[in-house]
Amino acid sequence: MGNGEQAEQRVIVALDVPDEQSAIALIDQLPQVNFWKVGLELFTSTGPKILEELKSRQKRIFLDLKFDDIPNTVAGACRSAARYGVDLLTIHATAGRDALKAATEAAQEGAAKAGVQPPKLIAITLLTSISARQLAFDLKIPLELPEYALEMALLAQESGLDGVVCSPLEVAQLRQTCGDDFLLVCPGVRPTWAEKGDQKRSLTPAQAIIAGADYLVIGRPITTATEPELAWKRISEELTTVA
Ligand SMILES: O=c1ccn([C@@H]2O[C@H](COP(=O)(O)O)[C@@H](O)[C@H]2O)c(=O)[nH]1
Repeated sequence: MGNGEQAEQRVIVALDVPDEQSAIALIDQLPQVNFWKVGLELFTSTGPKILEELKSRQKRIFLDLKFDDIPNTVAGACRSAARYGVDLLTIHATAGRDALKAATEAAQEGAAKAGVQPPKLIAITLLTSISARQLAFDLKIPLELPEYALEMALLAQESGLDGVVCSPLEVAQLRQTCGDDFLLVCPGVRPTWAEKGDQKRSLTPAQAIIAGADYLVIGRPITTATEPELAWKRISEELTTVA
């Protein structure tokens, strides 16, 4: 999916805004952006209406609702979400093997019933806002962070998922172990000129692509910039160096 594409086509912009009006203003301000991510904030506010808006503009959609529940519940959620005909859909790997398998089957069923292409189902390995220290001391996970991320990715792969969301710092290792056909989608991407904010494990756009990411998810460096078009242009230019 990702590797043959021009580098700037591999940037997914996170539409983390509170309402439909702000979302449409950004989409229209950045016509070059082809792939948008709708997450918890916007989807909770607008529901599926924002997906229709994006589709009417022929945009690709990453529906990032990060499902995490018992198998029956995540399966139901994936079945429903797949009917929207989105390109990517997320579930937490921590939901466990049974939930991941049930979600995979349900997404296929939901899409088939609606007559749309099934989404690529990808699992969150470990949120990019979590540091190694937090993993050990707050979450009490007795593994080194790269090993934990790898275990979550392998669980997702064994359960039939199409790929994972991971930090750019783990991409090279996951690419080597999980192979070229496994989608690696990276948030936590920060150009040198942008603030890190709550992201703890980040690399620059060029570094993340070189490390092996299929897609980069970038939100605030673009969407909260004084001039979002200029921020997009700077990122696109950075990526031409690795295209
Ligand atoms: O591990 C994860 C999983 C998802 N995200 C999402 O990506 C964007 C990043 O936005 P920025 O403004 O560039 O930080 C955001 O929508 C998160 O929900 C993530 O950051 N890390």
